[in-house]
Amino acid sequence: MVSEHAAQVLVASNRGPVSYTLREDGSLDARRGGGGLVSGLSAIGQGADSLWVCAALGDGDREAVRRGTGEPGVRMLDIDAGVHADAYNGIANSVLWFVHHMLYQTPLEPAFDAEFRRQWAAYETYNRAFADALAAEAAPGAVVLVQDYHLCLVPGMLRELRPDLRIGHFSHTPWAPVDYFRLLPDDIARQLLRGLLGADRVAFLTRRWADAFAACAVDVLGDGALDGTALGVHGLGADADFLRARSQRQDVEEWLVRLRERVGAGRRTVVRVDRTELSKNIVRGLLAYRQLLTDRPEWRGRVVHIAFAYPSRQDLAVYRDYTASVRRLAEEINAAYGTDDWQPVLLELDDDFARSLAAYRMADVALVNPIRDGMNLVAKEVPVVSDEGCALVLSREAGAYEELGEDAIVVNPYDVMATADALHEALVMEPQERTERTKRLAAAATALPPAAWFLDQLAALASE
Ligand SMILES: O=P(O)(O)OC[C@H]1O[C@@H](O)[C@H](O)[C@@H](O)[C@@H]1O
Repeated sequence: MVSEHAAQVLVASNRGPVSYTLREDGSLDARRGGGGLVSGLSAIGQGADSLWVCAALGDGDREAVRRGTGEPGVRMLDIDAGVHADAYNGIANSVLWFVHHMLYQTPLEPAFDAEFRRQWAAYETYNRAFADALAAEAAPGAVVLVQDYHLCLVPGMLRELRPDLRIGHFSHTPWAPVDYFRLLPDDIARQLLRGLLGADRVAFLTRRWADAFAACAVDVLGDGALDGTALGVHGLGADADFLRARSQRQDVEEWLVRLRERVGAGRRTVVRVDRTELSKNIVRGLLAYRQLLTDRPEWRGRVVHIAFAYPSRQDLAVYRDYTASVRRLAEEINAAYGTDDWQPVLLELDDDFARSLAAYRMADVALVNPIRDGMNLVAKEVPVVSDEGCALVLSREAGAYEELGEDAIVVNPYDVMATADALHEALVMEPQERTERTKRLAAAATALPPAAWFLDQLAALASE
């Protein structure tokens, strides 16, 4: 049955725009997240006609659902915690994320065994909960925008329940090339593709990922697989107005002073800001920085690597191990090269947005070297807020490369020696060239800000 307050535009994603924590006194603390979707949805006026369907992720969220104290315009689904853990950690983050980012390596090769099948059943249940909720909440002919690899089966399920809806799916990740996608069991590969192709439109951050998806669909499902589904590309850009205003606030100014003090007068900075995420390639970034100090002793004492890596998916052992190896390597570099008044690596493993913005502003070099990345917004944000221009060392495997490649120093993310050379090249770039490149990078990075990115998708869905 369709809800009496049916919505015209619906967004569905695992993580929603708000999260709750339960305070000791029993009250709930609501925190609004940032990101492209949040600002995109506010562009069409979140509220009356729009609804965001997401999963309750922790005890605070579940309590908010039980008390019915949720925000207007947001519906959290209280899916069984075990089902959610299997779908999110087991399938979405350990299988689909690994396939699309090509992260499997010995000894992490996939074994699609009985445990995988059990988790896959949870993934189906979890997707079904979203499809049912969307079917109940959508007005006749409404537009539904389903997000990411957590919810690949939703478009197909929803299409069966509500053939009247206009359904779009957007992937914020890369899409795997055919041979890698074929690691998945055949029936699962078919189910994922059929699920997505239940949408009227399937969209990606770059042409490269859209082409890879199309190739997989034809290879697995045969010619004609894409009939009836449009393919779209929308390269999410940085939100210049928000970033420029936010980066001038007092807390960022205070961090600038503190960071400058920690770096020391007259030293250059190489900055990176990431989730502690395997695909971000933080370890090879540190290895390249160490190589720079080894090969070019003239940089010792004259450069500091600021690495902010905030915690992510720590329920998974492989992420915890990765975080530990990042910490270990940074300590090794500091022990090997540091002196009484120079710490070569400033590593922080917690999240502080104001501190990150301060680092963006003062960066001489930004290091963005992911193994694979859907887009990578750090590469787009740094040039927008940089105080004096910043040279960008950018992986050719980041989606952002398609738009920023010309003015970046481009690296193969596996090539530590070439990355070390690129860091040197970036550090010695003439100030004027750096300023000019930064201007061009900022223009390209802001070509499609979040609100326009979101409205473009709605318009395309309505017209195709
Ligand atoms: O697992 P989390 O913390 O909710 O993060 C999920 C998101 O992580 C981002 O890095 C990806 O670009 C998104 O595609 C993804 O949805």
